[in-house]
Amino acid sequence: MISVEGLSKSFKVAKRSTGLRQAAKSLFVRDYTVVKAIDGITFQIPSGEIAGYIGPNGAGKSTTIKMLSGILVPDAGTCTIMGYTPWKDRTAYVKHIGVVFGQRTQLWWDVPVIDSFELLRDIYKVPDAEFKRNFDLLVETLELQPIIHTPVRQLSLGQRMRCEIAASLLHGPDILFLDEPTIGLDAVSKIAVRQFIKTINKEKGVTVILTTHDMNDIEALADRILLIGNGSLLYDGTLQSLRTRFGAGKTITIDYRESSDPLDIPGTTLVSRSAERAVLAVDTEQAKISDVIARLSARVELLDVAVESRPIEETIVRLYKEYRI
Ligand SMILES: Nc1ncnc2c1ncn2[C@@H]1O[C@H](COP(=O)(O)OP(=O)(O)OP(=O)(O)O)[C@@H](O)[C@H]1O
Repeated sequence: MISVEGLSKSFKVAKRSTGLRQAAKSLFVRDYTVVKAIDGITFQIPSGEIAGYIGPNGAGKSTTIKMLSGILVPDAGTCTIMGYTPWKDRTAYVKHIGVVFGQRTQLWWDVPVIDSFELLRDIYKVPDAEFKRNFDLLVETLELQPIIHTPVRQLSLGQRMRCEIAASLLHGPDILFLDEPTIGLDAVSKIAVRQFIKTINKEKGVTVILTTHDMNDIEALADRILLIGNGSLLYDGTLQSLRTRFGAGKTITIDYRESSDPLDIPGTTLVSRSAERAVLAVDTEQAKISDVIARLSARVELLDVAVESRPIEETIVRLYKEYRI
């Protein structure tokens, strides 16, 4: 459905001169540096997938999303999405896509949310019956009723993001580009937005390309991860295979009756320890969780045990380190 081949984009940035003399000179002779934002990336995304597009700050994620949504024209390479070249067939293409840039709004600032939605209906020429169906569903599932008549500038960030997501879906697109959709949201709103993305993907088959720095978004949503660094695609695979590659691991937290007996169990590393609580990192390729717990209970009187997967952040940090990005 989405096929990207050798996509590249550079920006020419004017060098800033310091000092009055240099500034005056730069009015006549401009000096430029070239920033290679994207340097020949290739990937395919099948219909119905949720792909997490991740990478550190300045890696080129937003630039890619802008090219894929037809806002920016690349310097080289091809991109075919549902048979369209985004930046060439924009008028026909935009009917099939929804875009949310967490940092920007697509809503009109001073007018009530509902007026923005109606304007979008007219821009996208959405038939009345289809608009009503989508509108009712979005208002209900994103709980927009209490804020639908409020001007956008009076909304909180979380309220505005829910409206942004609704706005991007009013015309019933097949593909949704989400650039940091949960940025700045509180925990409840984050979970609501994630749940909603999951639902439209499962129930409506909407393909989702998601960029985010929140690894919980990735863990909750992405079938697949595309890692970008210094403009190149560095990793393309599932979160599971990434975890396996960097060592499967769990963390055990135990509470016990006060003790100072040693807790050196083979296959584990002691992360922290106090008189009544210890945290151990377990390499699950070397030790079985049940064995570790059995050995621990032989050393101390266990009061509580919690076993968790290692945080996804840890895996991603290792990945960034491996690629030196
Ligand atoms: N309009 C522009 N003019 C000049 N340089 C740009 C422009 N847009 C992006 N860049 C540069 O291109 C590179 C990639 O930027 P981009 O915004 O795509 O990164 P990103 O991965 O989305 O970063 P972040 O996670 O910080 O949002 C950066 O070095 C950035 O400074």
